[in-house]
Amino acid sequence: MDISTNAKSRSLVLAGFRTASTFEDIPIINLEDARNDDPVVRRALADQIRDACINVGFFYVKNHGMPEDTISKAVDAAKRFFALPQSRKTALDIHRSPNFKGYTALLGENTNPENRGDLHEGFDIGWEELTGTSRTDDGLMTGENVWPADMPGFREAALEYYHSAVRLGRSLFPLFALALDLPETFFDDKTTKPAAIMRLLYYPPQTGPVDDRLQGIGAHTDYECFTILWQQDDVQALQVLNANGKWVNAIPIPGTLVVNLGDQFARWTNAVFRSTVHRAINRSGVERFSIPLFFGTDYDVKLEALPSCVSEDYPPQYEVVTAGEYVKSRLEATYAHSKVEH
Ligand SMILES: O=C(O)CCC(=O)C(=O)O
Ligand SMILES: [Fe+2]
Repeated sequence: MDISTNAKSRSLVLAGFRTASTFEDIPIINLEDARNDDPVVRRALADQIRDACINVGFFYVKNHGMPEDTISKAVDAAKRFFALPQSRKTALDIHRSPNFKGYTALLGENTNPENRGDLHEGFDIGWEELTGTSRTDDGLMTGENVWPADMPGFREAALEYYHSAVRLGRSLFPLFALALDLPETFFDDKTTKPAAIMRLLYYPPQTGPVDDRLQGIGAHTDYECFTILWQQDDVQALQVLNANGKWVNAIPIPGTLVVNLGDQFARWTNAVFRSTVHRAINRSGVERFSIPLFFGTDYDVKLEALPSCVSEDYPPQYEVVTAGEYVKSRLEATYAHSKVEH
């Protein structure tokens, strides 16, 4: 279906909507102008973002404002954590947490139900002030972070990255709003206590015969509005699926981060913004690390199709649920296969 010719639709967003997304490249967007005083300049940037969101669902950002030092300290922390003896990591197992905080063992997660488990280890954290405690008022998703003992500087490095990525994420929401023909402030009251989950990820190199059911992370879409992903410069692993069924490599580009849309945005936008299927396979022969931060709206906010993404001929495609119900149900499904009683 291509509804771009729908005469009844006056929405600029719907006017650009194509369902056959046969991209071969992932665009690079320069965020230098994100806070430019001139609304015309911000509008031009939002137009580029709209194009990427409608046609690809993925883009790189450069001049994103996250300090290199913050990134490298978090990557070092991840390397130290995953090198710990297995028993120290297992002590923080994510299944012990009421709300998905802590360590995921190799094969502990299965993002694609057709697969045998994902060949990565992970460590998940949510919002926590550097000098305070975790937030405890998230209803459905409430849960304290868990931290490894005797790892000086680990918590600080992880939280510094978390807050820096959340700042970047907050600066993207006004651009997404503009891209959707909404006031720049539209998401402000929906992102008052950022529902952001950060993961440190470790992918061991995969050797031996190719097993399509055993991948670093199986084919999936992300659950929140968007993901900000740091990926290791020298290892190609991330791939993005286009409408021709071709896996397009999201090659690591030094100095950039990857931004990809998740299913919350697909729901807000009635699938006009694309939550594109992706996977990661590390056959490079060396270890790979990555750090996604998944940024959604507050957990009590309802995911409802925006007026600019609905027309008489294109009614809402999804039932309305809250962001918290939605993320929790997706996380439960992801971890169900490795659940054991603790
Ligand atoms: O590690 C990567 O490059 C991708 C990770 C990912 O897709 C995810 O955690 O949802
Ligand atoms: Fe993902």
